[in-house]
Amino acid sequence: MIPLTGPFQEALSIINTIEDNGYEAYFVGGCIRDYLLQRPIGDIDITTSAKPEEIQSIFTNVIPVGIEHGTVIVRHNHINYEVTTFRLEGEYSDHRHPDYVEFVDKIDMDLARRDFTINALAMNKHGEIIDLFGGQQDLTDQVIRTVGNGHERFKEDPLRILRAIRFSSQLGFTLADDTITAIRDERHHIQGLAVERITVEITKLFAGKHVDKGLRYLDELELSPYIPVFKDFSSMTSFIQTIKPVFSLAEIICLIHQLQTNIAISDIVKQWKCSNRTRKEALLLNDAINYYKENGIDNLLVYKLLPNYIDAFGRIVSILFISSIEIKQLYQLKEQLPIHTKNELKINGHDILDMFPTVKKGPWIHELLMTLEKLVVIGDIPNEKTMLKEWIKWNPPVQK
Ligand SMILES: Nc1ccn([C@@H]2O[C@H](COP(=O)(O)OP(=O)(O)OP(=O)(O)O)[C@@H](O)[C@H]2O)c(=O)n1
Repeated sequence: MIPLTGPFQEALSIINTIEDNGYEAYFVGGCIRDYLLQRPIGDIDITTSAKPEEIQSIFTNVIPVGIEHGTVIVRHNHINYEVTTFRLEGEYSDHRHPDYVEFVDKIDMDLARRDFTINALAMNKHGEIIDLFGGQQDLTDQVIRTVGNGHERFKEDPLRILRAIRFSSQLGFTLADDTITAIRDERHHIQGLAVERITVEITKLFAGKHVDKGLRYLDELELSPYIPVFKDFSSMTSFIQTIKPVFSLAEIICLIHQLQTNIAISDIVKQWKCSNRTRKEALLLNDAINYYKENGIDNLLVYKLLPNYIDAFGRIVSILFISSIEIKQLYQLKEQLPIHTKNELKINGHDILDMFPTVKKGPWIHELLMTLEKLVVIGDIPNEKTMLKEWIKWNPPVQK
């Protein structure tokens, strides 16, 4: 029994309310796993004997996100709780942990339908853990093992194959032998998955602390042929040897392109159905890497690198060029720049127009400002109005 604290304490009133209405309710899944591992807890999921409509009638603030899958979101104190009706369909009797004689409750059946023992954990309102499949032991042993028959679990949802790899990357855990066999046998089903679901797992895989371990499994279990982009990526082995943790999806996209230039960034983005934001980030990083290849580190490079891209840039450089650059030095250089944005330039379009009252407005003003911006950044002209005007006088715009 563990004392309910923090987010579980917050969520307790949801469990109480469901129980007061005559249903069973438990905390379940990843939140218990992370709690026992003393990792930060993500979303709190609740499993219950109540049907979605019944939850809708009990609570006022309910979002019907996936009624067909038995899931609704209950909003309480500005926090979302995913409340799912017990998964009861299908056979389950061969999944029992040897220590358990009988399935007594429906929660047992629900747990039997879950992916891995470390996720098939529930907790009641008293903080008592329900662990029918040795999940706590597997947490201690750092093992990822399917609940019962792996072939069945992976056929039910082949995404679980990628989830296994992703958990190994996040937690550094080892895959159980049976689970490995089942992955080898069922891996072709990955092809049928919606790309968006695959991309979510890939993103989490690369952000894992033990990404090298996850990728080694991906390689050893020969999963790449079933994953968009990876199936065309021949540098996977060298990629794995050099990869470091905390890679964002945009970094990975940039890195894959840099390692194998015949895979275009736009192609990766399309195949993985990435967001516009990820595409923009990947292109920006790629521009910075290309600039670095030509010019090394200079003021213009750090000026163009937005502060939140500096670390990412450093990680990519250290992989592509072996020699690692001092991230601290990049930050210092950035701080010492004469200007940090265009707006800090001590001259603007109006000032320029005033200098040339007879010249027609046009794109030349923007071009001139860009030239001045660059000259100030590299330190060729001080950022002072008189000096900037002086420069313009000597280099007047050419009238077309
Ligand atoms: N394909 C899946 C997805 C999820 N689950 C179960 O549903 C729970 C919640 O799933 P999800 O929120 O996707 O994952 P978490 O395990 O909570 O991990 P994280 O939030 O870190 O993604 C899992 O713990 C697992 O018990 C499952 O059995 N099969």
